[in-house]
Amino acid sequence: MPKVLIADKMSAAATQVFRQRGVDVDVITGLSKEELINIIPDYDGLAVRSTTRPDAEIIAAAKNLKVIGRAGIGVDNVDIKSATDRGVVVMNTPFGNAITTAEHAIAMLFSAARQIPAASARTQNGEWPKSDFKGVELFNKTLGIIGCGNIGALVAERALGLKMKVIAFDPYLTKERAVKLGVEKVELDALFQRADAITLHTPLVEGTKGIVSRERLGMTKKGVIIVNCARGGLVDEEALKDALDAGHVRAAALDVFAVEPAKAHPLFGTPNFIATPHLGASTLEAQENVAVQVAEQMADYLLTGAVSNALNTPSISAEEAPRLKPFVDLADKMGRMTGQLIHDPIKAVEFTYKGAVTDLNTNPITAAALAGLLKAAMPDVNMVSAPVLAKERGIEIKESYVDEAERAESLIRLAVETAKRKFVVVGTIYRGEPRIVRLFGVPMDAAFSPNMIYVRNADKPGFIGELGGVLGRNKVNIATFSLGRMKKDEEAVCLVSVDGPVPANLAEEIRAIDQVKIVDVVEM
Ligand SMILES: NC(=O)C1=CN([C@@H]2O[C@H](COP(=O)(O)OP(=O)(O)OC[C@H]3O[C@@H](n4cnc5c(N)ncnc54)[C@H](O)[C@@H]3O)[C@@H](O)[C@H]2O)C=CC1
Ligand SMILES: O=C(O)C(=O)COP(=O)(O)O
Repeated sequence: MPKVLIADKMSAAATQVFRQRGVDVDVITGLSKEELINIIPDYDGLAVRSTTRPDAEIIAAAKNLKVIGRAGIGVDNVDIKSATDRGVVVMNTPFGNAITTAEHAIAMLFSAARQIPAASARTQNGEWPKSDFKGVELFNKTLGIIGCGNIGALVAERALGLKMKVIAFDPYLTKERAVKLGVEKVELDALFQRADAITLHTPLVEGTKGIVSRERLGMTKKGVIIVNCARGGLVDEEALKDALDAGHVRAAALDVFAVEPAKAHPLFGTPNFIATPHLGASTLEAQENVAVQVAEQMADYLLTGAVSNALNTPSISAEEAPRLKPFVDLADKMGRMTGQLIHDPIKAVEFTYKGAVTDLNTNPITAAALAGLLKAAMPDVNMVSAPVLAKERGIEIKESYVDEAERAESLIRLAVETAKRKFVVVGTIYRGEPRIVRLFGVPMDAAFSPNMIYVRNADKPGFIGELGGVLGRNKVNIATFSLGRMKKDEEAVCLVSVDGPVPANLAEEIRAIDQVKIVDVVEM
């Protein structure tokens, strides 16, 4: 039974879903990094929010880890590169807390416009400070949205409902989508110049780091309101403090900080400054949504191989997963066999899919074959890491599709090119079993078995007898024997499955047979 660790506070619904689905689950929150490193080898899955930060060291220690699930949107706390390199799927729940976060941004906007937290605190302090608080209306004001994705669009909808004018900067926002949302797409500087209030809804990436900079704050209208419910590093906090102190920025409301938890901060205590402790996603509804969703996605992956909302591997639906499985197994075996036959760096890999398999999503099949292929050199590679590792090694990957099958329902042709030669294997599924139907152009019908010997020999009489003699003397029993040749009197290809591991010296003895050119031992 797969085992998952929930390492951050999460709705109990996650635990329930895991257990109902047959996944063992431990909930241990508040672990130090060292404590997590000590226990993580026991787990197949790790479920987190934003507190736990699975970095390269934690992921390296996680020998059995297959999936990290983020019950929420932002995955900046997860080292996705390390996870990918180690074949760990990283998934998030991209919609479950979006409405809640948009509502928090609107709440922060009103709080800033009317100074509700300070007014509340002083009223409860017995001051009745009625004349100290004069707010501004949001009606007819211009809201500048930086990042108009899921949450930005939800904020836009709500702001339009408040009869605000909405302008948005987002390099990936199309004109059509802007029209549909009812927002005006503008350039970044124009947004800073025109907005009465600015709200941020981008991830923290190179292009957005410090996007609310000192220089851009200088472009804003006097009296602007700044709201950040996205990520801390988007705002230059020092410049914001100066602009608040100078009275240029009317009010600022931050839910997120460059360093969290922010327990002491130069902005704390600044007049017209509002802070919440990263509460954007913290509602009953959102937490239930993301907990259920992350547990379902992780359980699906661990139990069936279905992948949804992964950031580092293609999606596989629950319906597709069982249909893909035999082809993924076939591709893995074809890749692993070929990987043991080539002894030079791979330059290019070409996949041709024929027949019924072309109706399926072939990305996972390609990824499985690549993983198999790279396994001889990189034992830890898997379907998640293989495409990235292949790309990093400059391996060119091509895929093509032919609608009709040649001689079986579905065929997969894998052609691997090295500096010296091209290796071609064609496989199929026959009665649910993976089979090799062609090897280096030679037709055959061979099953994959745990121990195989591959021989390339001159097509001359006497070879089979000699080979049988060598195997017999070494007490190696032949299970199946497949032999074929390209042309009479030229080269032949022979694939022998044997019972049990091949003795160390056997390849040498076979190589000594007159007709033999190449011998490789293949283990599956
Ligand atoms: N405070 C909280 O508790 C929560 C914070 N968040 C954060 O909110 C942010 C947005 O989330 P979603 O809307 O779901 O993400 P999303 O991916 O749907 O939208 C992000 C948008 O930012 C845009 N973008 C990327 N680079 C940009 C740039 N250089 N300038 C302007 N726009 C750029 C993208 O095109 C995209 O449309 C994320 O960082 C997420 O972590 C999400 C949920 C809760
Ligand atoms: O979903 C997100 O991106 C969030 O920032 C929410 O963070 P949290 O799960 O509340 O720690």
